[in-house]
Amino acid sequence: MNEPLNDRNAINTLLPFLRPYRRQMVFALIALVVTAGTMLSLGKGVQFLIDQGLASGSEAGLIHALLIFMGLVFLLGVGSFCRFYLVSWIGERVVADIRQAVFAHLLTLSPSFFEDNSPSEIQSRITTDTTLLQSVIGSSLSIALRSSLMLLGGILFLLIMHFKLTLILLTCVPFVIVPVLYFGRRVRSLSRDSQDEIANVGRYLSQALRHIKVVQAYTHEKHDVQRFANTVDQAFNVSVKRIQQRSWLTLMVILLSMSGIGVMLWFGGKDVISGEISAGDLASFLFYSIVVAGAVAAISEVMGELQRAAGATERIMELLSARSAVVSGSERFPEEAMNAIRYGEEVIRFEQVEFRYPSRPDHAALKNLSFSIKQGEMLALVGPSGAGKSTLFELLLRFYDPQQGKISLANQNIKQYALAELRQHFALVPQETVLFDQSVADNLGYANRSAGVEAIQDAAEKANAHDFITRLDKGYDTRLGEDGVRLSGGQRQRIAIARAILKDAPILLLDEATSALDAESENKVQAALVPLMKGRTTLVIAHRLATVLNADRIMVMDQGEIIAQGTHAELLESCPLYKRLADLQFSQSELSMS
Ligand SMILES: Nc1ncnc2c1ncn2[C@@H]1O[C@H](COP(=O)(O)OP(=O)(O)OP(=O)(O)O)[C@@H](O)[C@H]1O
Repeated sequence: MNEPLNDRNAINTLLPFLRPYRRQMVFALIALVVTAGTMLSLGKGVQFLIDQGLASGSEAGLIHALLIFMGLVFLLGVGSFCRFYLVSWIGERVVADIRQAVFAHLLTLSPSFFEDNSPSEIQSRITTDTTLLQSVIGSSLSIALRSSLMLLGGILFLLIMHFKLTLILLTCVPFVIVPVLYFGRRVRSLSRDSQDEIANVGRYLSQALRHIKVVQAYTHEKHDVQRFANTVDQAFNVSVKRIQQRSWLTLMVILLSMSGIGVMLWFGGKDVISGEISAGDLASFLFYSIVVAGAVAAISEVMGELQRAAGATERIMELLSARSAVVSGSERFPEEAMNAIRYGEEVIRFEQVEFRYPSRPDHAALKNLSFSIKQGEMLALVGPSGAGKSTLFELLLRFYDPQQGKISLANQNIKQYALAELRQHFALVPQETVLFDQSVADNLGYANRSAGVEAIQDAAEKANAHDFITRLDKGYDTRLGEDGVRLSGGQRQRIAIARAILKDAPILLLDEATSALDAESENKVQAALVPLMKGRTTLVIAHRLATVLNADRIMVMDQGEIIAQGTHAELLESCPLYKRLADLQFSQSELSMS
């Protein structure tokens, strides 16, 4: 990932997300100040209630004092309502905005980014880290601010009321804070361990459930139950340690803070007895002491949260600041130039292309590759596994850029075009059809979001998919499970072909599935390809004899280089590697057919 951000940078990058909600923040701040102020005045209210209400002996005095007290309580209630609502709203809103921004940014990054950064790690950043950030913006920050106000205000009131008692109280503070910080730190580090353990539980669970068929086929259930139980127990053990520390923390805080208050009460009580201060004075002093102690405890508790949030912000902002290895060009695609290329004229050209995957810089996946493709031509790519056939597609789609050489489309370097417009000209049928957990219609419409129901059905019919789709429970509305588990291999391929038909792009990139289909499925897939290829320039990674026989030209690749070109018959004669591949890949019966 890019260079790490420091704390200030993390906050600076967060600011643009907070800025749109300045108005809400100002209101939240007002509510915060009002509630802190009211809470502090409440102490005076207690004093008033005792000295004017109770001690005066008059019922009217009591009612008067109570009314003031209730007024303050009402203000505190309304203020707290506004503060809680506004601050939580800001937290939720900002995090929602960050999630959207991160997702939108991630989709612009080239695939090489996801080779270095695993999607599950990124997923955890978008979910866990943003949740932490939300709890901080939506609560901890407001607790820290409110507690700081209360702490300062409380100490000020105490000092004004009784200097000597305040000094006694303040001497007790370190005795409370030190254990709070000590145990607090241990609790925090154990909470992190506990989170990691919970993540392990989740990982184990999702793996077992995702691959349930493998689990059951190997009758691995008992073993899995045992291993899962161990994982869960490990998480439990870490949690118990955390709970123990937390319990100690609670015990210490109660004992120490209440002892401090006891000491203060002893001195204060003596002053009341000697008549130096009133009972109301002592009660309100007690009130402010509790306020101050509460504020100190709250601040020490949320400080850790704030630190963790700074880390989380950094991790999220790293995602936002990651730059794509592939930079979109700025030129619009010249449709006229594309349309002006007549049948049989050159449309794609590779010139001296050399490419190494960023993760394997010492290995050239493509070397010195030069060839061109004509408009309307069907070019079949054949070669052993690892020859570089799929890589060629990836360069055309600009998932990666070659380190040397040039790729042109319609006589211009593909780097000059805006990425989205360039990719609009290609329809890719990958070897493995990717299906999303949505309805069949949604899965087909993936290729063209503006396509209506009729266009979708029309494409499915052309791809020989309509019949099997209508036989599904809810036809086009049937939801395909994750990874399309409810469809057979041949059916999935026909969905992919229908998608490509719907995209209606001038150039077709077809990576034939290697998995063997039964003869009937194979025929259906082949028949589906006919309308798709018609009138289009087609590059096909060929694994089937029918495909190479239909191709205008076959290009044989090996170790990133083109080693021969020609027709099937020519290559059988001239290229020993092709002959060997043909013998292996296409069954003998098929060969004899040829
Ligand atoms: N993402 C990647 N990172 C690093 N190396 C890669 C990556 N993808 C492919 N390669 C390597 O690049 C070379 C060409 O791979 P490519 O997938 O293009 O071959 P292929 O001819 O399509 O093979 P197959 O028919 O098995 O799909 C291989 O050596 C492969 O190991």
